[in-house]
Amino acid sequence: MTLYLASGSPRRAELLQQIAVPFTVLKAPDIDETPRPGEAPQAYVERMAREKSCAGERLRAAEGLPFGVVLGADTSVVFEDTILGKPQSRAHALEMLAMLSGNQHQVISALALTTGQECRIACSITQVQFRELTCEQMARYVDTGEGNDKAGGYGIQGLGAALVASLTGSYSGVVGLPLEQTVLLLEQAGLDYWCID
Ligand SMILES: Cc1cn([C@H]2C[C@H](O)[C@@H](COP(=O)(O)OP(=O)(O)OP(=O)(O)O)O2)c(=O)[nH]c1=O
Repeated sequence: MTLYLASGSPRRAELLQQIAVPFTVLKAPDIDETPRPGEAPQAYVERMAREKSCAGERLRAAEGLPFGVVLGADTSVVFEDTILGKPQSRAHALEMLAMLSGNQHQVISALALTTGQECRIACSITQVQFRELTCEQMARYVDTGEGNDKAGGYGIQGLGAALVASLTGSYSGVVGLPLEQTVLLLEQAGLDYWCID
């Protein structure tokens, strides 16, 4: 059965490649990513993953591609119950780093796998402790542009690693696709390619 990745994120494609699962990338799903009033962060991230997966399934059908399973994912940085998405401007990026500096936050990543009528969801929550950063360090990091397309305005897989003091949870989850849960969901769907030699 074909696995489709409904994502425009190059990180998600690289992480799937890491576990040697063959897949086809669908165009990035175009969905409204506005949180609902009062929506809890985990519920929001899971809803986003489900909507991306469902949008991917509709796209697959519309393009006449063979039936398969469609994987969608979403990642948000959460600080004190506030969802931090991607920075909208330089000032916003600096504001987010100032919130994260010296503090602990959560990175929530959800996965949704749509098979026909069924949609399975999995979620990973990682605690990330940031170092205490000076204003100059934050400005220098923001000016690299690395965090522009990333939740919370940083990328742990790049120079952003220098901002992090410690992490408890899933490194791949922080990067955008928790491989621990991905493997389980794929196995449940009968896609356990990784163990075939
Ligand atoms: C915290 C963090 C996030 N990110 C990325 C993962 C996600 O790609 C992005 C969060 O935005 P998302 O909306 O989850 O994903 P996306 O818009 O990049 O891709 P798509 O919706 O098409 O699947 O932030 C990192 O790459 N490194 C990090 O350390």
